[in-house]
Amino acid sequence: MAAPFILINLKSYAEGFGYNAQKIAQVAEKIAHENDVRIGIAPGYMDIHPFHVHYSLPVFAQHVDGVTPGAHTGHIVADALKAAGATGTLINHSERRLTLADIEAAHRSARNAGLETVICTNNVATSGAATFFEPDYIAIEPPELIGSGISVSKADPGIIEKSVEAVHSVNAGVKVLTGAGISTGECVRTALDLGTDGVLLASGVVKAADPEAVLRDLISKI
Ligand SMILES: O=C[C@H](O)COP(=O)(O)O
Repeated sequence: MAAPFILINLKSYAEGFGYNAQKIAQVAEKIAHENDVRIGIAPGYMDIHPFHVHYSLPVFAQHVDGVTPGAHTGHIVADALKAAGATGTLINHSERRLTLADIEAAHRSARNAGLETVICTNNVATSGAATFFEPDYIAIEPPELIGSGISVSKADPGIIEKSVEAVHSVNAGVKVLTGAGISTGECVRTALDLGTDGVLLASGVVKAADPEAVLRDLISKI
């Protein structure tokens, strides 16, 4: 099995900007190099290029629009993300929801630009449906648990198991991430035991007083 993937979304938290964001990227890079784990980071758009230049981590955008380069204003274009150094993108995060048609277009743009794709979903049905687009990952995140500090691994393991089933019944090659309230090594262990390939998390790391300690704990039971 490939190394588990820990994807840290910095969202728009104040703690995820500037110097703090760099500290998180630095410790993430160090921990990924020392261990058999893949750690990626999804900073604000303005940090994509600097992170690409300074760190050897996979750098994800938090969103991409389903447009091709041309006369669009204020859009996030997949080719521009790629040119800035992004290696992948989230699509349809709960805090940046899209219609089904928009998900398809965003996914197609990201793929055409050569970006790795993580489509976020809110329940079992959408997990199965989004798998038809053949993303690299589906990230299942019950919205009510996002940012709650209550781990989906503990609060709703059923949704993880059923999502893995739904995704793999459509395409066994699509990997699954567990998201919402993940903050400890135990949450990660449970997510892996339930058949997923890693976790998508934010507040547990970004808002922590000591992000390095949290990251070390997160990977401690892999
Ligand atoms: O993108 C990350 C997810 O929305 C999870 O956020 P959280 O770890 O703060 O619950």
